[in-house]
Amino acid sequence: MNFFTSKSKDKYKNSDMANENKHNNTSGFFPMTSQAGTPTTAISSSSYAMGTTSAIPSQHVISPIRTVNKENVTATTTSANSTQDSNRSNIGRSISQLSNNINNLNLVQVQDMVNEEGQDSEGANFSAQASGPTTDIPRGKLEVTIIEARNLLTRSKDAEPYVVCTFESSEFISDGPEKNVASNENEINASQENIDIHKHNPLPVIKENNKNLRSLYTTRSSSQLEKLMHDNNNSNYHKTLSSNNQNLSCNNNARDGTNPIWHHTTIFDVLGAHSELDISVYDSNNDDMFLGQIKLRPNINSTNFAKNCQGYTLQKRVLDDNVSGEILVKWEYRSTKKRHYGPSDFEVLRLLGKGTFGQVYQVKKKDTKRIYAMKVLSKKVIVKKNEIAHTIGERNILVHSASKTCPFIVSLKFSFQTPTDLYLVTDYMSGGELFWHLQKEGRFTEDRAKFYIAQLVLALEYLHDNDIVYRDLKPENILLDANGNIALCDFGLSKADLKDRTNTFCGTTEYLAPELLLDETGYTKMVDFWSLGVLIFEMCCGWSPFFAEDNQKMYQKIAFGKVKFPRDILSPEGRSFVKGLLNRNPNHRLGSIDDGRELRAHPFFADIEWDALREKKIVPPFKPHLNSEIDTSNFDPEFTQASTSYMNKHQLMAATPLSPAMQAKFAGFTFVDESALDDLYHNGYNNRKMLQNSYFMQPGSFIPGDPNLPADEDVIDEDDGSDHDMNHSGVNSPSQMSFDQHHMDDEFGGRFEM
Ligand SMILES: Nc1ncnc2c1ncn2[C@@H]1O[C@H](COP(=O)(O)OP(=O)(O)OP(=O)(O)O)[C@@H](O)[C@H]1O
Repeated sequence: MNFFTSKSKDKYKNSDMANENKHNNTSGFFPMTSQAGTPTTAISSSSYAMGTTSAIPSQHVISPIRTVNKENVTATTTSANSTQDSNRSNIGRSISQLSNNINNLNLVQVQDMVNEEGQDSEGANFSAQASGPTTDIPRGKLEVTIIEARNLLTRSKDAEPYVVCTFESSEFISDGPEKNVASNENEINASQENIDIHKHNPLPVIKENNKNLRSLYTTRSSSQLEKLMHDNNNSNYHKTLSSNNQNLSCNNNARDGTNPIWHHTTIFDVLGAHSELDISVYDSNNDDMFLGQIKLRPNINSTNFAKNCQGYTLQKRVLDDNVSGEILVKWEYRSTKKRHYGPSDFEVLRLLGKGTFGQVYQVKKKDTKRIYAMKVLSKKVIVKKNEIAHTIGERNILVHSASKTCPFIVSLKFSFQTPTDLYLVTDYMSGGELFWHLQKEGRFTEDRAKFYIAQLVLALEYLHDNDIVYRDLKPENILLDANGNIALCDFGLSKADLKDRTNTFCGTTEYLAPELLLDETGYTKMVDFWSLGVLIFEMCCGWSPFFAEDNQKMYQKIAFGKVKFPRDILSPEGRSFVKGLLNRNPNHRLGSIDDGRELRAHPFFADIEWDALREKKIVPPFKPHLNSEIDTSNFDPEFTQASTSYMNKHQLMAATPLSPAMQAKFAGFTFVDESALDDLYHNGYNNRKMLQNSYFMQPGSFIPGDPNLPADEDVIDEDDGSDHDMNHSGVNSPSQMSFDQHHMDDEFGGRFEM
């Protein structure tokens, strides 16, 4: 057992939206930008839907190095990370070097910005013209096939390379390589059917729509890449094929972990423009060792249909990475007209977690088979707990975060409602809660904690810059993606449009800032930085600095207790950083002058490259092990082993819809279009007025005292053992470690001045 055997307790969600939203803009919104990727929606009689998308900065575009364009067939060789790698040596790679690569590696792109007819599953016709934009923001499906790689730099021949493919923060985790590579002549002949040579172009064109495509790749040599390269230099069809035959057997023999064939296909929902496809290769047989990465941006703007098949040189993430080889990737985009989504578009797979108002399920979108997390909130429960405005606020913050593409906030993809429930569909974060990992490992190294905290600083800075206070920072609300980067979820307690102060008492006890308990004039966004201080202490030391079984004791500790640092756990910079955050005076707290920027400038982060971190180019210190994209092994089995028929039960229980008057209060949950934001503000305001009588714990009623007075050293005696009732744990128990004077070399009363 350790300290993290149970989740943080005593979350307070006290609605006082009237109190919180006396200011004119009660919307919970910050100003919209005109950036691509703004949310849109559609309404149906039974459910309402919207989609959001993430706009990626234009500097991410991968520039083809060389393009030969004839009659819509383009051949390029691309170094996928050439314009964006934080690793300056990669950025600095010259065009001539890359041209050399072309000659040396002979990677060939066969791209067809199609002038052909097609139809999507909804029956929409695709124009034969690649021009002819249908919408400003692409909406559709992007099918990606990871075909093969070669010359991977693996630790051993028994490598089991797999890929994590991310698009608009949705993740696909592939299986390992194919075991059997076809090698008989019939299949080779069959594959010949699938190869076409454009009459006016020396390059082979792959018939993308041909169902036999898979056999084409399977039966060609282990190196489809090599063949494409070869084909580039040989316009003769038969020569190409005979070359295939010649090489086949030897290449099949060479098919091992360093030259995997995958042919794994996935479909992403496209909800915005300029989105980047990130493909990272790992070895599941060698501790998920990183084997290389490419980033590319499918050219899906202003087109109904586009496709591409191309080989890329695998790239490093950082200078130290040892990476080699190439990867062959095919994608195909089709626009869709569908805008209406509802529960029936999703198949419930597993329960992931339960919250105050409903449940979060792992779901599969039926058309694309994409995996998402779907939060189902019961309207009845929300009404009963007077949480309508907070719930709408949560959705609004997610909508706008998605449109602004903050990388460390879970990305909302769809939201809709039925007469009984509200639904928020976000990208599934397969790495699970940070809480889960902390619980398993007891504590993290300072470097690992620093990585998570640094990403959190960027997320909080983004929220604060947009006048949002998060108010519920804790390991349960920090999720990991498949690569090990964090994503903040659960904005149920967040408040938007906070220009100055608010005084709603809410949060989770261990993480409550002292001014929230003590200061009757209210509190500011600085409460989030206090929670961040608690969090980093907890991550590094293995226990919460103010924990007590009893709430009142916990309040007292927060207000007046000393924080004791175990020896040798935190570096002097780390300790100074925690002290800066756990300053009881919010006006002197680290961040009070320049918010997140001030935190980022602290010596604790001296070795963090912020731009690279923001672009997720820093290698996460830990990669969650995952077997597939539906893997839920990083979630609590208490939930994941529960029957999902619970979902149906839940729906039955909640089957009686609310009265029309009550339903009207959820109008704000349905996002009609951007011009309707104003209406939403007004609806929200009315709702909040109706909530004026809701329960509210007056601030300052918890603990007597002035938050700006020095901590009273007598209130809590950390060493008398009486307040160690948090010790329901083992190895990292505070009674064994944290309060043993021999292991203490510092204590801190909270009056640290910057
Ligand atoms: N996008 C996601 N991917 C994976 N898991 C998720 C996702 N969103 C939520 N979860 C899981 O569901 C849990 C509950 O989610 P969330 O905190 O948003 O719900 P909640 O109802 O607001 O809970 P609470 O009342 O505790 O705040 C999370 O802690 C996490 O385990």
